[in-house]
Amino acid sequence: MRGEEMPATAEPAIEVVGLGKAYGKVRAVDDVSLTVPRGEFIGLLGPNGAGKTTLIEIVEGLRVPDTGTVTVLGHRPHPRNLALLPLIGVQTQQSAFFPHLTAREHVETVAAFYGRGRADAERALAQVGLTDSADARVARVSGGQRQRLAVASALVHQPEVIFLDEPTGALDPQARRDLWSMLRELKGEGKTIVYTTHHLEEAEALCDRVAILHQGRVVALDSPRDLINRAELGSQVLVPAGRIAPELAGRLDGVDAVTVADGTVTLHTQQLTRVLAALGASTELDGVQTRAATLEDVYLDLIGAQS
Ligand SMILES: Nc1ncnc2c1ncn2[C@@H]1O[C@H](COP(=O)(O)OP(=O)(O)OP(=O)(O)O)[C@@H](O)[C@H]1O
Repeated sequence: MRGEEMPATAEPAIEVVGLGKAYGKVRAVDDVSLTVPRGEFIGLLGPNGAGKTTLIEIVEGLRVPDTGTVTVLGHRPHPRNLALLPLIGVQTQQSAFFPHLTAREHVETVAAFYGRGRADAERALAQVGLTDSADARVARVSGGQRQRLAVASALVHQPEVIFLDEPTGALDPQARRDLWSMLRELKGEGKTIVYTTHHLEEAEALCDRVAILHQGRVVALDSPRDLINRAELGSQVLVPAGRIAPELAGRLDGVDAVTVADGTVTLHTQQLTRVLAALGASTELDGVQTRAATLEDVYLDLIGAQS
C-alpha cells in the first residue's frame, strides 16, 4: 500500500529512518530506523551511554539529528514544530519545574500553557498519586514525588504520544507499581508510550516491544516474549547446596552446565522436564526451584556478546 493511500489511523505514531547523531567522535545514535504503531507501548533499553536519551530527545524535537528523518503523528519535529507540542507529552531526565509553586500550582501552570484548566491538572495529579501532597512546594518534595510531578506535567494536556525518560528511576516499589497501573490505563486508552528504563523486569511486564540499543545502534527489537523464546537461553534449576554434588549434577541427563554460588547449585538446561526427572531420582525435590529465562537474561547475553 502506498503511503498516500493509507487511512489516517494506519499512519504510525512514530517513524524514524536512518537517524544519526554524533558528539565529536562518539556516535550517540548510529543509523537507527524504527516504526512505532499507534497505541504501542515501546521500551528503549540499553547500557549507560547507549544513546537512549539522545534518540528519544531527537524524536521529541529537543535535539537535532545529523542525518535521517523523524515523523511523529505525521509531523516533522525539526525544525522546532509547534503544531506537534499539544500532541506529545514529554518527561525528560531534566524536566523543568517552578520550585516556588506548590505541586498543584505547578501542574495548573503547565496545563494553562496548553489552554487546559484546573480539572485537567487535578486529573493528572490523581493519575500519578500526588493529590494528597499537591500543596507541598515543588522545591521541598521528595525525589520520587518530583519524578511523579514531571510525569503529571507530561500528561496534563492528554497527549496522543507520551515520552518518558526513566520515569520510575526514583520511585519506591509501591509507587513504581502504581505508575505501572497508570501507564497500562493510558495504553488502554489507545495512547502511544515510548519510555526508557534500566528496569528490565519492568520493561518485560509493560512493553509490547522493546528496542535494545548498544553504542547507538538497535541490536534487538521485538516483544519481550519473542526475544526470550528466540534467545533459547533455557531454564535453570536451583538446588540447595549439599543436596547434590556439582560433579554429579553435571552428569544428570539434560544438564548443559552447572554453576555454584550463594549456597545454591544451579543446573542450566534446555530440557527442564528431563532434568527434573533425573534430579528427582537422585535427591528430594523439596526446596528445589526452577527459573525460566527473563528479558534481563536476554539483555545481558546480548550486551555481553556485543561488548
Ligand atoms: N550533549 C552531549 N554532548 C556530548 N556528548 C553527549 C551529549 N549527550 C550525550 N552524549 C554522549 O552520547 C552518548 C549517548 O548518550 P545518551 O545520554 O543518549 O545515552 P543513554 O543511553 O541515555 O545513557 P543513560 O542510560 O546513562 O541515560 C554517550 O557517550 C554520551 O556521553
